Amino acid sequence: MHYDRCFGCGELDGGLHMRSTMGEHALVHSRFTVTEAHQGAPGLAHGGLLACAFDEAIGSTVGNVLRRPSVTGKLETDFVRPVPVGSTLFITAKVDGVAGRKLYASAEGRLDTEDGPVAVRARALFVEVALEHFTTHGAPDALTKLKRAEQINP
Ligand SMILES: CCCCCCCCCCCC(=O)SCCNC(=O)CCNC(=O)[C@H](O)C(C)(C)COP(=O)(O)OP(=O)(O)OC[C@H]1O[C@@H](n2cnc3c(N)ncnc32)[C@H](O)[C@@H]1OP(=O)(O)O
Repeated sequence: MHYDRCFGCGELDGGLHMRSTMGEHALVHSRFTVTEAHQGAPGLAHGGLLACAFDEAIGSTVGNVLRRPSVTGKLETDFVRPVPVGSTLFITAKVDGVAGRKLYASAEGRLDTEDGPVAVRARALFVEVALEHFTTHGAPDALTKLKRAEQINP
């Protein structure tokens, strides 16, 4: 968790409550369990919420692997298999490259087990920002609220 009121990883009622774990080879593993609150079609996950889960998983990866403050500039998703309510996506993400302030990363989500069928793939461009990005555009006390801000190299 990087912020306890983050929709992706925080403790908010109705949030995604995701957690990420650093694995071998700088791969970051996250899980997202689809509940009734995440539906689009009856019994199926809403694609926008799946995109949100991947934004969180990839953002956590970029943050924890590179330790640079950054925000999502672009997020692309491929929805390749329906994701039913009650299923868990096992998401594995990695940093693909760095070009100046541009931080590229990608992820894939497998259904119900680590080696289940791939249901969603995503690629993202994160853009490195100064820490002032968060205080200027967000809350003035944003840096004290970010639990892990001290771990980010400005
Ligand atoms: C331990 C911690 C855990 C931390 C765990 C954290 C998990 C959090 C997960 C959720 C993350 C989010 O939702 S973040 C919230 C959603 N995102 C945002 O609010 C971002 C809003 N957008 C912005 O603030 C801005 O547009 C920026 C910062 C992205 C870029 O503005 P800028 O600083 O003026 O820089 P700019 O020159 O425009 O762009 C820099 C370079 O990136 C390229 N670029 C920028 N946007 C794009 C784009 N959409 N598509 C292609 N390329 C782009 C530009 O062409 C340029 O390339 P070149 O000319 O250099 O080649």
